[in-house]
Parts: sequence; C-alpha cells; structure tokens
Amino acid sequence: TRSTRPQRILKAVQNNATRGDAESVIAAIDNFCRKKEWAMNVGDDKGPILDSVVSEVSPSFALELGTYCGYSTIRIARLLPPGSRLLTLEFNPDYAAIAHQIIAWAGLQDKVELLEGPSRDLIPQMKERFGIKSFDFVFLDHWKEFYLPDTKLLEECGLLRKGTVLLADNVICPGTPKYLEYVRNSPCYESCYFKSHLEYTKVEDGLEKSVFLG
Ligand SMILES: CCc1ncnc2c1ncn2[C@@H]1O[C@H](/C=C/CNC(=O)c2cc(-c3ccc(F)cc3)cc(O)c2O)[C@@H](O)[C@H]1O
Ligand SMILES: [Mg+2]
Repeated sequence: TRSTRPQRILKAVQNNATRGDAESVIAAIDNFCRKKEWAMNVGDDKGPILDSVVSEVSPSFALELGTYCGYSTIRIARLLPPGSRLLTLEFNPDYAAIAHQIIAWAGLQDKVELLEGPSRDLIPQMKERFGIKSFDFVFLDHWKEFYLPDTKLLEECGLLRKGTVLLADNVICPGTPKYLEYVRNSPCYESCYFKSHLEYTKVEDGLEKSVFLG
C-alpha cells in the first residue's frame, strides 16, 4: 500500500539528516516540504519567530498541542535549557509513531515527552499524573477549533501562571477567529501578532503571542 506523507517525511529525514543533529533534521524536513510535498509544519518562515519566543521565555516546562511529525517539537526542544521539559500531545497514533522516530533522530528524546491522546483528556492530568505545577510556554498548533476550549481548560486546571506565554500558529490561515477574539479582548491576556507566511508559501499567516496576566 502507498506510504503516508508522514512516513515519506521520516524517510527524507533518515536519508538527508545526521543523527543527533537537530538543525539537519529541521533543514531536511523544510527542503522536502518546500521541494517535494507540502506539509503542515510551522516551517522555516514562522519557525524563526517561534525560536525567538522560546529563547526569550527559556521555559522550564513547555507544552505543545498537536505534534504531527515533530517538526516544531524539535524547533522548541533544541532551544530548551538543560533540565527543562517539553510535553507534546498527539492523538493520532500513526503521527505519534513517526514523531517519536523523528524526535529520536534529532537526539532530543530526553527533553521531550510525547503523550498520546486527546488534549482535553490529557490537560486535566498534567498536575497529578505528569507532576506539572504550571507551564511557562504553550505552543498551539492542533485543530484550530480546539485552541479556545483548550486555553480555557488550561486556565481552569491552574496550569497557567502570571507571565505564561501562549504562542498560536495559523491565526490567519486557516484562522482561529474565536481564539483571537478571546485573547485580544480578555483582560487576562496581553496579545500581539507576528506577521509571517503560511509554511512554504507566499500566503499571509502569522503567530499570536499572548501573555497570561493571572
Ligand atoms: C482533540 C484535540 C487534539 N488533541 C491531540 N492532538 C490533536 C488534537 N487535534 C489535532 N491533533 C493533532 O494535531 C495535528 C493537527 C494539526 C492541525 N493543523 C492544521 O490543520 C493546519 C493546517 C494548515 C493549512 C492547511 C491547508 C491550507 F490550505 C492552509 C493551511 C496549516 C497549518 O500550519 C496547520 O497547523 C495532527 O497531528 C492531529 O492529529
Ligand atoms: Mg500550524
């Protein structure tokens, strides 16, 4: 049977990237998705914006919603200080299996915990089961209609603290209007938009950075 796109992305990494070299894994995925097959990675245009926010926050505890193939997982994990942890949630077992292998190829498996399941089930378990007090950084890149309910769930579960940074992908394309309206109008957030382009295209897209004010 035909391979899947994530399987072809993994093969591109194994054929073109050096084990243990996260930069070469990022480059291999970007080259494949720019030249061979588009895929919904945050990409090499929005990626540096993600990098700069992660570096600025330098989180001890980071959360990613929507792992897919692990591209942004690697972009984030490669910048984390020693001893910090990135938890990434993925409910498609086939995508999770590919992401595990790509994260391992980059040599970042010790900084990343990939949790399989829907975010609405895993977020309420963060304190008890995963020992998380609160997150310093959250990257939202899963199904766009879940950005707002999951943000409210993170608030309700006491997983955000004064200064927690939320960074949301695709706020223009495909768009996350309900989430944007919430973080831009809520007195509990200070929000700003970083204009960029949809991965591997000239179409406008951007990232919304929202600081939780407590
Ligand atoms: C139940 C909650 C929940 N819990 C746990 N994991 C979850 C989950 N909901 C989803 N997942 C996983 O996350 C990933 C989905 C990501 C969804 N992302 C886009 O749809 C998207 C689209 C475009 C675009 C497409 C076509 C265009 F023409 C233009 C733009 C560009 C982008 O950057 C995009 O991120 C998959 O791995 C899901 O298995
Ligand atoms: Mg995205």
